[in-house]
Amino acid sequence: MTDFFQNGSITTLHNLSNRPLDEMERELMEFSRQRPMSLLLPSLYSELEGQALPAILEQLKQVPYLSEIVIGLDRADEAQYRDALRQFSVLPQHVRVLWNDGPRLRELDARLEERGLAPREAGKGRNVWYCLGYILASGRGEAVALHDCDIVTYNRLLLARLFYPVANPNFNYEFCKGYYSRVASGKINGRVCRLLVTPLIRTLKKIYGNTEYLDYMDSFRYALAGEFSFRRDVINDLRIPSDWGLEIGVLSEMHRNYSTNRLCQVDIAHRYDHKHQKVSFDDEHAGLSKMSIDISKSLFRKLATQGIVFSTETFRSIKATYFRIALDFVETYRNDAIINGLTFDIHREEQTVELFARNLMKAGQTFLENPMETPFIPSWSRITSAAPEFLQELKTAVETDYEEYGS
Ligand SMILES: O=C(O)[C@H](O)COP(=O)(O)O
Repeated sequence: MTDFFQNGSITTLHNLSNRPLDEMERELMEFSRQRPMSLLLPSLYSELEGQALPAILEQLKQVPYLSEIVIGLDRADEAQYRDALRQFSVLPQHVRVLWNDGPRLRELDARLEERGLAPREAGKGRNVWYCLGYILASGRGEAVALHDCDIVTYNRLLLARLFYPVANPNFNYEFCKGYYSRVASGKINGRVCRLLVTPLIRTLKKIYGNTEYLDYMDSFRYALAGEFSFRRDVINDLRIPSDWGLEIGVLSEMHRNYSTNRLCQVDIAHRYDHKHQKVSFDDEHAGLSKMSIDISKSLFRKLATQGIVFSTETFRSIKATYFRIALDFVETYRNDAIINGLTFDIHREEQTVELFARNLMKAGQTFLENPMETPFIPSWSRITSAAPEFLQELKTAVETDYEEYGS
């Protein structure tokens, strides 16, 4: 349980009472009559071989209020797709698996490519984008939620709390972001959120003032959470970045498309743990290092659309200001760890901050060299306007794959 403080410009829905799961699920059952619910799971085949996803499926089996579960499956050959269908068939809900590497979906992708409309990078953004298209085409869900498949602390309460704000017909929210405590195994995790996102937003506020956008971004208690929910109509005008800017990019899109009283965040878990990637000190194209570059670029691009002019000098002062602020945060986190009896590796934290500071310059340089380059995949309303038949074809391709390989 937490305090009830409201920070920033969006509503925060806290966990003030540890409400029992069965009570929440009963309510969600009621809501589902008016607002049927779709769950979207972006997944890699390799996640089915790990521990987290099979345990998530055990939990999902028991969820009574879902109209459909749409899984986007990446990096799977035919045998693996068949195996995935077999493993997901334990779910009693209406389940469809998008075989993104299969010939049917590849062919559809090639058709978009010819018209310059296809996602340019493979990855989670592309996977989520195709699943959203399928959810639009299927029309089964009115409220949609999405979560990662590497959560090792998953339970049904997390899902119920994630859906609730957009499923309750008495609430007026279009979009809801999940947040949680990323403390596990005796330490504070969430390295990119803690050491890059928050200090960078505070840096930009210090340099450019408390703009409405920066204030909004600073309101999110876990801006990088891969868990969010929204009403189906949000999908039409959403432009999804295909790189690691996905989570930040979606928040920026919500700011562009809706007023803040239609947006909220919800406490979904006391404890959250997932698969930890390496920082990747030697390779900027991998791990948290790549993530930090993509996220910084996405924030710079967004500020540029608001009239902020960048130069090498401004990026130098952003880097210097960030470095100071981030080191102050390291001390704050250290003290928070100590009072809570958690372990804390100051050297590792400061090394990570040094890397992120260098990466800010790299992100800035890339932005200056190519300011028009955006990783955004076109919105579904643009696709529908350019190719009115596409959504139906996507749905047919997914159904045909299911019939051909599912038996
Ligand atoms: O949310 C984050 O900051 C990144 O996903 C890294 O998270 P981790 O430090 O918990 O692995």
